[in-house]
Amino acid sequence: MNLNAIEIQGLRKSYGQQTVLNGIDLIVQKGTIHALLGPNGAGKTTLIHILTTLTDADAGSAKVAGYDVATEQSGIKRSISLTGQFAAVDEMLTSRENLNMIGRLSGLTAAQTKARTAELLELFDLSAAADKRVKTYSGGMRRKLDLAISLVVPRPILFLDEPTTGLDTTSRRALWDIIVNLKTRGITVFLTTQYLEEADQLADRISVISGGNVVATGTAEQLKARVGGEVIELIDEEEQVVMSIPTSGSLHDVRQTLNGLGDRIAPGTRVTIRKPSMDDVFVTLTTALQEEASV
Ligand SMILES: Nc1ncnc2c1ncn2[C@@H]1O[C@H](COP(=O)(O)OP(=O)(O)OP(=O)(O)O)[C@@H](O)[C@H]1O
Repeated sequence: MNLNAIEIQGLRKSYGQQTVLNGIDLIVQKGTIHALLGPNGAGKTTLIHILTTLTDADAGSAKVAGYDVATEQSGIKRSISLTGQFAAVDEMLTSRENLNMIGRLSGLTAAQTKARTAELLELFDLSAAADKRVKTYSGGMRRKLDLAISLVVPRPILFLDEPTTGLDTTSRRALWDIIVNLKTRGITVFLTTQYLEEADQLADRISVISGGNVVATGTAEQLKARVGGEVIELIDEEEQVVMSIPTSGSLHDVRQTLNGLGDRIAPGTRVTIRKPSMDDVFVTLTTALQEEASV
């Protein structure tokens, strides 16, 4: 039995002279939440488009739910749901009407559609607003509806392209709860995000994409361990972090690091030592890459 929901090998894609994906290798296990973390323009959407058969790759191979993206597209379409960065709902309809329409278009009977719509409205906490036109909804409510629409007919693999971009903290956390809930129902979730905290909170495994390559994959803890055991932080009198330096955390290393700074430390600076964050991971990995590129 294949335990992988997604298998990618040497995937490449260019637009004209611009290489966007430069040989991506990646495996996503069934029943997990996998985050693809990268800055603007890193190629996250391009990769999602290839995996969901919206765009062809130039080279390499990828399988989704065991189906080849190049030759078995109908198998993939039957196995996935996709929610994009921009909510694709009919604003003139209510959320109940939107969900009903998708249910009927997907081949559910009227009774099945009614039951599924009620279940999704409940799950997404949209029941109270179910009969209001979507154009009166907040961004967070629209995003929830967009996600609900992609789940009318549940499929084993859900692709979410930056699901919480532009949402406030409360809506973002509500969506995170829903995404985790989907995993408990056995759905594999592959999501892209620019938010380190989102990857940290949600994902079983995280792949960092930069410069067209996956520069690291692992659990949040494994990635943080790559930065070092601890981070020394220098904080100025205005409580601004002026420097973050990875360290093993041993007394010897901490002392050596601080001695090495010499008189670059302004009077009044405070020193704290903390565990690495995903921000540290990201900065460390992408800086290492830039340094390699400039050698
Ligand atoms: N159809 C296209 N034609 C030409 N260039 C494209 C096309 N689609 C994407 N690109 C370019 O490929 C690069 C990667 O874009 P992509 O949307 O995949 O990145 P992303 O990581 O999803 O970024 P964001 O976080 O901003 O959505 C960008 O420089 C973009 O301009």
